[in-house]
Amino acid sequence: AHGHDGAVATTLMESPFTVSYCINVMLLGDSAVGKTCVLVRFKDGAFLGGNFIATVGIDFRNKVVDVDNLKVKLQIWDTAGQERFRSVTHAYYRDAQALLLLYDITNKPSFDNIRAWLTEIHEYAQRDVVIMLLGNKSDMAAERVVKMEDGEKLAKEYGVPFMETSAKTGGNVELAFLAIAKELKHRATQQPNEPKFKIHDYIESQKQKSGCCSLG
Ligand SMILES: Nc1nc2c(ncn2[C@@H]2O[C@H](COP(=O)(O)OP(=O)(O)OP(=O)(O)O)[C@@H](O)[C@H]2O)c(=O)[nH]1
Repeated sequence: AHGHDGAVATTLMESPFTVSYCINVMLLGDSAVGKTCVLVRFKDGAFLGGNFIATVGIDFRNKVVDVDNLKVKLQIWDTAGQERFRSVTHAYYRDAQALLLLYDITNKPSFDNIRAWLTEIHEYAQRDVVIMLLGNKSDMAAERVVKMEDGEKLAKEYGVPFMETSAKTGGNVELAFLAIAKELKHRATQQPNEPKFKIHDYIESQKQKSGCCSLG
């Protein structure tokens, strides 16, 4: 139950106690920035160290989270960053309600390519898609080549939320997915008199400035 003519989130089930929503989230960014690792950290609470195995085409994992006492199912699509898989992944963009766009803070080209990723997103994704920029591998302070301020500046230019994450320590990983879930759940259930959910404010109030600690 997804896609649904571009609806923000699809109601799966209603009972007096629970309403559940299904949200499609896609992970994008250059190869080796850590998309699979961020997803595995969120899903299983573990870090995939060791040899790098590039994703082939596209893969997905589900996770159910609680948002204001409602169950929200995130269906998360992990795409291959390698150029040769681009035509495969483009086909999935329009089914995504949210996109997590990653770069690696120790890899300058992966940051420089973010503008090209955003151009692709504007070409293939839904107009109202929620985009979040993530600077991953924040635990690798000694190898850092992209300043946190540069990530913040770029995100501001495009009007998208930003945070640095670490799949290794878990820093901000859960927050990134939870903020997306909250935003889309609010969009789906918004009452006329209800104040709008402010994703930027929420993230600023919750985020950890370094990848030093896990949210648990
Ligand atoms: N130190 C550190 N290493 C990381 C982090 N995230 C990923 N890595 C490492 O970076 C490499 C690439 O991670 P992946 O998650 O496979 O990268 P990807 O973006 O999914 O790559 P593609 O599938 O080719 O698009 C692996 O060797 C990981 O162990 C992180 O937050 N910190």
